[in-house]
Amino acid sequence: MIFYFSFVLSQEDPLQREGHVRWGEGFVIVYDITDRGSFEDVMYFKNLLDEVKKPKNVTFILVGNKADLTHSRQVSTEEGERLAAELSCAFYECSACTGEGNITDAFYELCREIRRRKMIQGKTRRRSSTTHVKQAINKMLTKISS
Ligand SMILES: Nc1nc2c(ncn2[C@@H]2O[C@H](COP(=O)(O)OP(=O)(O)OP(=O)(O)O)[C@@H](O)[C@H]2O)c(=O)[nH]1
Repeated sequence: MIFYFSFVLSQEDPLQREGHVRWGEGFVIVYDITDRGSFEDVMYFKNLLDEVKKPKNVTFILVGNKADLTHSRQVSTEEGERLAAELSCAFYECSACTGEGNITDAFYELCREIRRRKMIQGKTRRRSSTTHVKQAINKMLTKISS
């Protein structure tokens, strides 16, 4: 399940908002390249994600929208790239209006990342349950032999 932050934040009820964050598997944090305030809000959204989810399990990408409005740009591409590097996430600039920038790629990347993380988590979980079973068997054998 993928959520856009603009949608999540428009929920007035904080509990409902938290619910969306809790169940979401992937997130798209979108700012407007013509609105520096929205860029500054990115950290707020990231912190909200970290609060509700375990920081290591948060999968998200950063998107600068309205890339067609170059004349009113307030946030440079380099600033977006730098922030994404800091947050260790993929970065895209696009325009919902003209379709410029590859938003399809952004979604594919997000889905790939969700799958990658799930596989890693699955392996860890499997390994830990195997260890559990091994320990239980060892305990039983020790009891039987004593
Ligand atoms: N030029 C341009 N306009 C856009 C783009 N994306 C959205 N808009 C326009 O921005 C306005 C607001 O869009 P909404 O989808 O309501 O977005 P919002 O979350 O309310 O965001 P803002 O009002 O922009 O803070 C609408 O008039 C959209 O058509 C884009 O990529 N390029």
